[in-house]
Amino acid sequence: MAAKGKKTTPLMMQYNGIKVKYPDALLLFRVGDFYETFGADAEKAAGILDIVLTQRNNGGDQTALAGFPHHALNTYLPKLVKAGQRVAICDQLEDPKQTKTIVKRGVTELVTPGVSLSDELLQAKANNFLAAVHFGAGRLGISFLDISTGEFFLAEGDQTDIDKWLQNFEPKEILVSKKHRTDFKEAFGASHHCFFSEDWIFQEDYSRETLTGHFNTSSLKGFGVEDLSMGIIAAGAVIHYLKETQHRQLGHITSLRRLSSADYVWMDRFTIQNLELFQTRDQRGVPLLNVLDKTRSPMGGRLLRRWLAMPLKQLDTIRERHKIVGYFKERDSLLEIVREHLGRTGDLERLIAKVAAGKITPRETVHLKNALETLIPLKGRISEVAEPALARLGKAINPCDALRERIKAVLLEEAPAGIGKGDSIAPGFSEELDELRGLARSGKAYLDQMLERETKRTGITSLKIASNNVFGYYIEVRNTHKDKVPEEWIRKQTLVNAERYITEELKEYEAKILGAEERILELEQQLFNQLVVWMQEYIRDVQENARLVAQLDCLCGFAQLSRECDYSAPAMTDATDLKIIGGRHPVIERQLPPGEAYIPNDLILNREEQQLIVITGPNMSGKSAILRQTALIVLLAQIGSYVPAEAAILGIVDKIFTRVGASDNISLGESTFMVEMNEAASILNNLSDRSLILLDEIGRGTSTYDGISIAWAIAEYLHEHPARPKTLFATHYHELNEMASLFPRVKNFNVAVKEGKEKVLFLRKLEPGGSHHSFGIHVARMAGMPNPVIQKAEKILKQLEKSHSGDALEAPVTLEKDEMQLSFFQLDDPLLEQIRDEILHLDIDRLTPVEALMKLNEIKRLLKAKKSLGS
Ligand SMILES: Nc1ncnc2c1ncn2[C@@H]1O[C@H](COP(=O)(O)OP(=O)(O)OP(=O)(O)O)[C@@H](O)[C@H]1O
Repeated sequence: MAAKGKKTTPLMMQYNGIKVKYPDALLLFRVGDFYETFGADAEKAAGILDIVLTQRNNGGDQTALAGFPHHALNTYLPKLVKAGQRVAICDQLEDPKQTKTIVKRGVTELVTPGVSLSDELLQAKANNFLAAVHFGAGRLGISFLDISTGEFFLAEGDQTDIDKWLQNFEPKEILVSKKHRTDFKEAFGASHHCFFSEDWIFQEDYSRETLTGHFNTSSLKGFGVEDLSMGIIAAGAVIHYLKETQHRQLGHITSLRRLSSADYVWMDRFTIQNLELFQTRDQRGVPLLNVLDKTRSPMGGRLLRRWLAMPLKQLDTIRERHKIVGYFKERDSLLEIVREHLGRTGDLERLIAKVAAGKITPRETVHLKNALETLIPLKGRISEVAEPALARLGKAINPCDALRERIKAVLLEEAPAGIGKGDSIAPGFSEELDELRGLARSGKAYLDQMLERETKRTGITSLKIASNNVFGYYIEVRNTHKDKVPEEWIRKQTLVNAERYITEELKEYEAKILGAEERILELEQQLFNQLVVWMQEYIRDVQENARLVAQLDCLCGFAQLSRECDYSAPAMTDATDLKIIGGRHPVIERQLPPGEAYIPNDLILNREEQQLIVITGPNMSGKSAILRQTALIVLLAQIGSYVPAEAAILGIVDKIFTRVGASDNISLGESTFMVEMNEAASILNNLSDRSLILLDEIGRGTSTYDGISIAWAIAEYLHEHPARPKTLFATHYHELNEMASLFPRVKNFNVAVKEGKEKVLFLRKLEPGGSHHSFGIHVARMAGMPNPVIQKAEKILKQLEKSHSGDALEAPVTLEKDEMQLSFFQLDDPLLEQIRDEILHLDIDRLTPVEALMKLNEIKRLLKAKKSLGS
């Protein structure tokens, strides 16, 4: 940093020595009451934090400098981390008063987007996961850890599995080995926040050693993950990273859970996005989670997110959840009381994590105690109920009596947010502390006594005792009484009207008070630290309570939701049928303008008679709503919630696929249609007999005939597939209605509309039968398209419909020349001959509709080629 020949100051030498160890972090360097940044870090910090950038004269060299007061760390640190910075906090490791040379400094914490315990950086109702992805031979491993809660998971799988887990857990930071930097980007895109670690960290032996070392076990068998080598490598990398970032107090990471795709409903990233579970495409939209979330505690909020991302497949567990929801739903006063208690449990999980890390404050410790206290009435309310699953949950709650009592004995109820910011330790806990406090606080009375005595002794009536920073306690005598001052008083200051003196007695008194205060601080810190260490014994118990509270909170939330929004209990079965009576869309029904009611619809899907429903209807009629509400009802049921329907009998679904025909989701430079086909292909390769497939206008991304052909072929494939997956197919192509007459399990439905002369009235009712045309022109009119355009469109449509009404192949589209300038070839054109030949050779009776469409497409291509040659 310093120019040649110029001397770097000792402070900057120390800084440089530390900075080289953290080259990719922004270093906050504590100097006195400030955190300073230098050089490029200072430029970055000034930009992000909007603080002044100055120059420091570093031994004749100019170095950029930007800093902020140390007490503002909680304000500035989150801003830096949110801006994607890794921030190394370098503190003074000794008291500057105690050293004559330069004070010792070192990095005490490296805060990164995925590793944070700070409340300012965390969202109460969302986890803050750090992930690691390991690329093994043919298989990938992944691990997630939230240091703020202690939750730790691992999984293995192929690229699609890992992509799905990334989607579900939304990690804030992902560790990848340097050599797989490109692989990661190719597989999962560039939108994730990654940190590329040294390759050697991603090794099985090293990871196993790191993990067994952390858990203090001889193997990982107890966690049921022993055989997942790729996952173990990822998990080991995560723990390594925590240590590297100076997070060594990890006592709250007490277990490692295996995630298995087979346990949960499979939903890939397109499905999670299309169903708008957590986010909507449109900023103004409302995701399902927001409608669903009636939880009262942060733990409940976080668990709900996870439940929604990972719906269950085990019938028993789902039914158990429904029973608890039902129990609360029928007892509104119980529900209200329990939810009130839940609201007072605070964030048990994150508080206990802070105990492990030694970062809890006295005030938070009292909060922890109070949170545990609310568990007593909560447990009391539900332990004895007649619903066994709920009673079991209640009995498992453990209000940790000894822990609470200890905190109560050690800390004052009004303990402050930090030692030294007021009294923390309760009176009566430490005799020594009580004595010291007595001494420090009896000061006023002592001084009053002294004043009275000295006034009497000297006869000076206007004596005053006070103190200042320069020479501590003094006695002040007005000039009129100057001659009465005793000899032994030492004069310290002369003012206009008075003199100030100190005495031996005052000096002694002062030393005693100051000593007492210092010792009080020391003792408070020591006693509090002892308490925190002692509390670490209870980490597992409190974590278990947090887990139970979270579950109870989610289930009470479901009960509350079902009361507020009139949901009903679904009957869950082992069969594969779905029967929904009066189903509604949980989000749209909450967004309708006042006075407008959501129109419920019935829907039956089964593998025997009604496996694939083709839903036609005009734009905006409600096709997509029906598709999505079907998936959402299934999903809600399988996370344990009641459902927005009059009644529902639901066979367990194992995979939900939704695909929306290309709109504007072009990514990775592929054509929209290509994206659409890729997405569709992954369904066709992964479906099962319990899958639910929703296809919304598949084929829309290409020309009409291509589109129809592809849509038809996909639908036919799904129908013919031995798994017979239940499928809803919304389409504008009313041509697909023809499938119902050819395939026994394909049924046509349409969303009813009433056609007026110029307008369409949306009835939003799903009714059997196809529709004959798609009312795009009506929608164009509704959208305010100019009249001439509408009229022209109607005219063209009529022509097209006329030409398609007979045998489409014998009556190619012909429009009058003045209508559309399509007539670009002569009647004796060889191309026309070729087409005529093709058609005459067709055996119409044996031609399948798909073949016909393909043929048509081929002809179209010929015509197109001709057109481009001619133009
Ligand atoms: N059952 C219903 N009751 C009340 N309003 C509804 C219902 N279904 C849909 N809507 C309203 O109609 C709007 C359009 O519905 P949806 O997007 O499902 O239509 P669509 O037929 O899929 O349209 P497009 O073909 O243009 O994609 C919804 O945003 C909603 O406001």
